Amino acid sequence: MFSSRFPETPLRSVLPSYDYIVVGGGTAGCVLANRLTQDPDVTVLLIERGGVQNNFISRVPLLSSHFASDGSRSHVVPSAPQKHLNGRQLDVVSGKSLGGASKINAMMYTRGLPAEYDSWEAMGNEGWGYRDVLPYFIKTENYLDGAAEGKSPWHGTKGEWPVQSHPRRHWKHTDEIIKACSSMGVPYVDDLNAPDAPPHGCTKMYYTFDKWGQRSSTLTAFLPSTIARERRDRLHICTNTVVRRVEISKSGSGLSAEGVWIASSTGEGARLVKARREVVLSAGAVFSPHLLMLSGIGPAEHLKEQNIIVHKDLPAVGGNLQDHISVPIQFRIPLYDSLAMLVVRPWIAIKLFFLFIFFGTGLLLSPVLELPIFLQSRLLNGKYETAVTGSDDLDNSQAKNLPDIEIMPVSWADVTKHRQGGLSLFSIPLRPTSRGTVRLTSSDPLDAPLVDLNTLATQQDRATLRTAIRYSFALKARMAAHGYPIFNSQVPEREESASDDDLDAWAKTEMISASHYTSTCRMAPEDSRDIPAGGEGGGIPGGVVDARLRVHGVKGLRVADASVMPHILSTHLVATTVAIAEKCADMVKEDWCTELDAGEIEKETFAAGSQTGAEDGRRLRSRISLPVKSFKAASMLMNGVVSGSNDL
Ligand SMILES: Cc1cc2nc3c(=O)[nH]c(=O)nc-3n(C[C@H](O)[C@H](O)[C@H](O)COP(=O)(O)OP(=O)(O)OC[C@H]3O[C@@H](n4cnc5c(N)ncnc54)[C@H](O)[C@@H]3O)c2cc1C
Repeated sequence: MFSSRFPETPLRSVLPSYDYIVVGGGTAGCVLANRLTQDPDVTVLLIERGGVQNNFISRVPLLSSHFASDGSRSHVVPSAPQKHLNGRQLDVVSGKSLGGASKINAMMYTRGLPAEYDSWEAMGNEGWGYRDVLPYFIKTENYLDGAAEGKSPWHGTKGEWPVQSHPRRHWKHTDEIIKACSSMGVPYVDDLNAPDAPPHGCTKMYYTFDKWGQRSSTLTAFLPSTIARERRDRLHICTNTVVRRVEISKSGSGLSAEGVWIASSTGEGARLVKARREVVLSAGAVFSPHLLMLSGIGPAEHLKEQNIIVHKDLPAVGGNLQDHISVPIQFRIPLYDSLAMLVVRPWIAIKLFFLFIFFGTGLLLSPVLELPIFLQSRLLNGKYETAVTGSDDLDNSQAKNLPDIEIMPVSWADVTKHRQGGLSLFSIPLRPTSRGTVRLTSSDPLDAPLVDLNTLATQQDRATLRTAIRYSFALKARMAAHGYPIFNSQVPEREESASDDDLDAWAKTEMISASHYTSTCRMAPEDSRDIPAGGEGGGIPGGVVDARLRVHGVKGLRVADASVMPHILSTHLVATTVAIAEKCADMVKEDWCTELDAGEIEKETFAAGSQTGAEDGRRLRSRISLPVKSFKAASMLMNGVVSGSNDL
């Protein structure tokens, strides 16, 4: 129903030019399309490789994520054979419809801790400290858990994106995990998005569920058909269309993005569409660098090998790829405390389906994960209990305290042949030092890029993963000691007494990607040297975009998606990706308002490095930058900013 009424612009009807072209209608792209067209005088073309997918199943929490879905909303590229995983290839999953990965992710809404963003700023990215990013989290959020009562001023209630915790915990094992964690010195955290949340704890989870408990993607939140229809004369949404490359021109004043070449997803009808102001790439951490390289922006040697004319030698394009990898340890638990009951007792699944359809209730509204555990490995003693040594160990404003391990308990394991229930504890190193690459396999835009995750390349990453797996065993042992019936199912050789080699061997065969790709167009000064070149980690020094998300040395071209994160977050990525898009839209508006005020519409005025936009940005930022402690004031001020920006 939604699909047929959603206004799409066929490829043949796309106009010769628009003010802005947004490439990729995914998580970030939908936000940008909304914000840029708040100005009634602006025209925007949003181009998405996939279609509009908003059927009933794509909104049911338990059935809509990539792992449970039919794959129609996912784009899967096999990784390069992984050197440190015996040559195994991992699935590299990203979004492939309007809403992108926010249509297939696990809907967990986690912002990350202050130290995360303060370290981005310390790396030379002015304006990206926590106090700068917090207002964007507040602006986009519609917090449904009671902020209206003024209890949580760091939450927003006027944004488009509904966020809430689940009204009740479904699984008994969740309560058992909380109990076991507590006895191991890992506290229960009620709001992991609070600015003072501890960096070590098992936490209640928040999700992007709407008020009916259904998935809210950035498509449904920021670009619902009502907005798309209302703005259809100035916002053209062109789906099932692939951007082949950005057209770069060279003039006296340097390089400039003129527009993009687009074609159908089979390559037919190729044509150039011009951008009067800017092109913004929001194609995700795999495809934004792919497009830059196809456009002649990237590591010169690699581009030459692919017979691509080099416009700008930018070595970090496609480099520094980071991901959260994940290794499941699987246990047997009682059938009725696990999703396995839906397979072993199919009539329960049928009953739940009818409960959902007729009453909008039941397990289908549940998330797959109820309670993640975030840990600082350095605080764990030999028994995997917490041993806080210094008074500042739990200070979340210090980068050294960011969690480096996450344990994700998922109420599923492959134990249905035993007609029992299963619980998997996914062990995840959160701050990997291994860095991979996205590279071209040809100059044909339809050929998939080669994605080398370079997983577990460093000794440090392997050691952190082992600690995470051992913590999972210790947690299971504690649950068993408390009387919960939990038994090993698919676990490493020699189980709890596994050696380092046993654990490494297990990781090599069982590891999957958590699909948290970042940093391939990282925000950093062009000559930044904060990442050491080469070495076992595989880092590539330098940045791709500046702190206003402009591609170094190319006018009229920005990147806004998960690829610009200077380094991967110690948490999940979607909330921050939306904040990045939101901040990008503000920076674009700031820059072009200045320009229009000055009566000029020449792109040249906004040369990369031009101070005009940056200064104006600083001025506006100082209006919305907030001391972290005055949350009440922050909230009130943000609400003002929200309504103000609606009037733009
Ligand atoms: C399976 C899965 C589960 C996840 N779970 C969580 C979670 O629970 N919580 C969380 O915080 N994070 C999660 N993440 C991560 C998070 O969702 C993503 O990092 C984030 O949504 C990425 O947003 P993006 O805008 O960078 O890219 P995307 O949302 O992937 O958008 C990119 C868009 O660009 C389009 N595109 C690409 N190339 C072209 C081209 N050449 N022409 C036109 N269009 C193009 C794509 O089709 C896509 O729609 C998950 C990710 C995945 C894949």
